[in-house]
Amino acid sequence: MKLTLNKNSAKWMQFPRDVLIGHGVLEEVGDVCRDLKLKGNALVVTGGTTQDVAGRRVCKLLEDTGDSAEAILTCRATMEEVERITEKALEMDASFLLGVGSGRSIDLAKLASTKLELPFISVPTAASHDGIASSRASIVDNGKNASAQAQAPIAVIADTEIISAAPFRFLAAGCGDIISNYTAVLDWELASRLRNEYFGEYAAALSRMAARVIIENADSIKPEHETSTRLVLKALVSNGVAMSIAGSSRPASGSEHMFSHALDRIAPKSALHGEQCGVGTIMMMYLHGGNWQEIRDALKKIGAPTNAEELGIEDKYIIEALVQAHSIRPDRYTILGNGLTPEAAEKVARITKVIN
Ligand SMILES: NC(=O)C1=CN([C@@H]2O[C@H](COP(=O)(O)OP(=O)(O)OC[C@H]3O[C@@H](n4cnc5c(N)ncnc54)[C@H](OP(=O)(O)O)[C@@H]3O)[C@@H](O)[C@H]2O)C=CC1
Ligand SMILES: O=C(CO)COP(=O)(O)O
Ligand SMILES: [Zn+2]
Repeated sequence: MKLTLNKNSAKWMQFPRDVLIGHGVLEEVGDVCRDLKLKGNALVVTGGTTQDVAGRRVCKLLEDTGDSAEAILTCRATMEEVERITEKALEMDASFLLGVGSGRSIDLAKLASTKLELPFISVPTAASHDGIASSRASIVDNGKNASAQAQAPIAVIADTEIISAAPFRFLAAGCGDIISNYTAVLDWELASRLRNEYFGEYAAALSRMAARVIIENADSIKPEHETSTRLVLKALVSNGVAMSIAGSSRPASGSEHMFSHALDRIAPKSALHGEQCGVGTIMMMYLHGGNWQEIRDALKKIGAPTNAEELGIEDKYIIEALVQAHSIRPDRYTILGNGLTPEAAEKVARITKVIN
């Protein structure tokens, strides 16, 4: 059966088969492969830092259980990198791939494995984004950010010991990515009313629930706290499920994500995806006429950025990203409509205290 068949259809829902979240679960990578009947040559797609955090260990564990494993280091989430990984997998006759590390490594392994029609295991080293279990990949293609349909990982191995030891900034960013579901769903509802776009009640309810759980637990999300990490990871996995049910990233990506994608293009040095989405959610909730203060308060409690200074991005890029955001994905209707004027963009950023 070809995994590339019909995946854009909302009728075709693909989910991970094994999901392991807990202390020390990395050690079970060999058992997971056995459970899923994966054997042979494994290509471990990892990063410069994350190879030390988990990439090398994964190679060793696979070799201990009789597989052969090679690592390839990633540097940018581009189509050229997908090609390079694909070529390496063909050259070594890989029978499955693992994405070990950040969102970039996971997305690259996801796309390359989809292209190769090989299974793929997601091994996040940070809980910074909801791509860990999703069937979507964000990639730069021809200089533009694109959200591509891909296969879902066949398994997710999220070791809370490793992920809790990562800089807290990553976990806080993951919370921003989940909280952004609120405005993503509002945008989706709007598109359904104004454009008669398909709206998936179930995926939307799941998405809202994940955001609510994070907001309600904002006080207890703390550094080096495995209980916090587990909660956030479950919400991130749930977001992946919501996107698979919807057949698109609609339940988890709306105007706030378009703002973040625009910042990635415009700002000389962007912040983490989830951090930017969190700040975007504050402003888009204001545009929706909703309780933007609740979003801001929750992000503050968690310790995620709520303004330009905390993102490390100059005010002028925030305004420019707001103005350009609607054009990032013209087929996705949101509260941004045909776009904000520079004056309106500055006003929303000032009122919500994103800029001073
Ligand atoms: N597919 C989807 O549905 C989604 C995809 N995304 C995409 O994912 C990416 C964002 O992912 P994100 O992880 O936030 O950022 P990056 O992929 O940019 O990774 C940020 C950095 O974190 C480092 N890192 C990861 N884990 C650790 C750790 N335990 N200790 C120390 N450093 C660590 C990485 O090191 P190293 O250099 O080793 O990689 C990397 O340099 C974007 O490309 C975004 O578009 C985001 C949301 C959803
Ligand atoms: O980041 C995502 C969901 O949180 C994926 O969304 P995009 O479709 O905007 O890449
Ligand atoms: Zn996101």
